[in-house]
Amino acid sequence: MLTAENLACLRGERAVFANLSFTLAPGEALLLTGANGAGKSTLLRLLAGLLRPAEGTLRRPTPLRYLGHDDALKPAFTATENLAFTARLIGAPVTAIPRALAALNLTPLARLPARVLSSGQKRRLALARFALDGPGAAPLWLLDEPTTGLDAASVTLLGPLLAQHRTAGGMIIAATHIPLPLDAVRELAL
Ligand SMILES: Nc1ncnc2c1ncn2[C@@H]1O[C@H](COP(=O)(O)OP(=O)(O)OP(=O)(O)O)[C@@H](O)[C@H]1O
Repeated sequence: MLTAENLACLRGERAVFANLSFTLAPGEALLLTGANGAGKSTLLRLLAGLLRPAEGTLRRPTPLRYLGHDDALKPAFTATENLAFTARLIGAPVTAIPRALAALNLTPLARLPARVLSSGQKRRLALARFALDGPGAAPLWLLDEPTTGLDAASVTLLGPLLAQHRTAGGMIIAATHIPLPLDAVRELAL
């Protein structure tokens, strides 16, 4: 269970949001929506533990996985090596790498250095990290505009990955400007 009570966050001394409360139960998904600058990325960073709330309390499950705007890939590493790096960090087996590549339709690109991938391919590689440990292994996924740069077919590919995570009891909080392939999703308008 994730519980946020009366959260407030300041950035540069300005209140981005205040009195923000919500809960999320296992298997649930929450979309953060709102205009540019509304505070979606700020809330995700706060939930990820990268920012501290100025007020309020937050209880969230761990471990969690966070994808920001930046793909955070190592440009000289191949797609496989990038996933191997993450697998070591999170304790996933190397045998999960081919499955993660396949989940985002990256198998033909496995040996290319990340620097030569297109922006949509880089985003898919960043998302492939979420397929490294089994669905639900990290209970909370925080996704900041996960579909940026993705073509329609790639957005569709995300559907099963997100659904399997929720079926296994995982939770998803995603900031987005476009509809995501998620069923029965709640919305938090900022
Ligand atoms: N480091 C910072 N210092 C000062 N203000 C900041 C800082 N980072 C963000 N802000 C401000 O906080 C507000 C919320 O920004 P945030 O990135 O969370 O918005 P967002 O809803 O994710 O927007 P977008 O849809 O454009 O991605 C904005 O007004 C932004 O200018």
